[in-house]
Amino acid sequence: MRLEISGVSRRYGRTPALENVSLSLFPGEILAVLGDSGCGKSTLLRLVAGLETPDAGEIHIDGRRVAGRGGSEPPDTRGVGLMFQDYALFPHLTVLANVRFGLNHLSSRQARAVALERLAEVGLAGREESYPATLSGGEAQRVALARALAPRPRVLLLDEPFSNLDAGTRERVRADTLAVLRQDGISAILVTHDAAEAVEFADRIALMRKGRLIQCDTAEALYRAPVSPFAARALGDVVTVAGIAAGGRLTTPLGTIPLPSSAPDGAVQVCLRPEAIRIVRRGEGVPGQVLRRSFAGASSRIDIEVPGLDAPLRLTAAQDAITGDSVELGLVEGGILVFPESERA
Ligand SMILES: Nc1ncnc2c1ncn2[C@@H]1O[C@H](COP(=O)(O)OP(=O)(O)OP(=O)(O)O)[C@@H](O)[C@H]1O
Repeated sequence: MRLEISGVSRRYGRTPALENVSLSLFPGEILAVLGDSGCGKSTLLRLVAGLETPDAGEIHIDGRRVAGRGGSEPPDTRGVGLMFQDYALFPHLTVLANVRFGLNHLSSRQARAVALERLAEVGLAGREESYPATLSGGEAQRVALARALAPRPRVLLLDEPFSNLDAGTRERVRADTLAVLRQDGISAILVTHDAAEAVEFADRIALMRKGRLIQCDTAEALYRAPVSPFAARALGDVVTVAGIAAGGRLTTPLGTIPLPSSAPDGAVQVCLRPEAIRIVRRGEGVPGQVLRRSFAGASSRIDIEVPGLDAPLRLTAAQDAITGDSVELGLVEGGILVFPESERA
């Protein structure tokens, strides 16, 4: 299954929920759509599912136009499965009947066989006669997954399906869901506002902000080469400082280094990943003072005040600096991201 979203926009009254979004989903690929509340993630899924129509742009599934100029194909013929946060199981139906729900095109025997197979796949063999009210949150979400997968959708759309589960259950259900998708080669789009979940679940991440697609790439590429300070912050910690680029050198409150990427001379924003900042030997860096040190397992978390910075630097370091210590800091190659001063998103 290949999904192409081309230049899609959608407004609600005067609110632009999506603006000119283009994305591809390749066969068997899992894509996470990551962004804050209200950035248009669910709207994008609803457009792909056919629950809404775009104001502009087109959506193709396997080369067939399902939305855009010339009308829309209805949701039930798109081959798209849906799974939401509130698993929406029918309370008056058994687990088996819930999973059989979308299998009306099959004979009764076939539908039962497929539903049982899907329930076994999600680890719920033996629970087919239970009612939803007797299931735990994790079990209910597994039933919802079995139901969404039963008709063998070509693409599964997942709208924050794990967010109502407690931490341990969430990880298990997420891992099992991923295993089923991989095993069956089903393409999927996961909507989430949790960067760690996006990294763990998806092959690529589409980062959105205020209805716009900011960047779509692998987690590693987003971490190493974000297109903006916003994208840099979305995946991993950064400390942002002001800098000056001149003659191939970059001057920051934490020292002067060779300019790590091409940038025109002048004022720049510098986003520093934690690994770019080191405590160095005396006389080799800029001075700072340790404000606090807290336990972080094998290493320590150290907050350091540095003259010229708006906020303390937070480093995770193996060094045993103690509160009140004077230290010196320097920059090391890798994890130094330079953006024009005007860049905001
Ligand atoms: N049916 C609707 N009527 C009016 N405005 C809507 C409607 N659906 C969404 N919106 C608005 O469109 C924007 C995008 O909403 P959407 O639900 O797609 O965001 P989201 O990223 O999924 O948010 P969340 O993470 O909170 O679910 C928001 O400003 C929202 O208020």
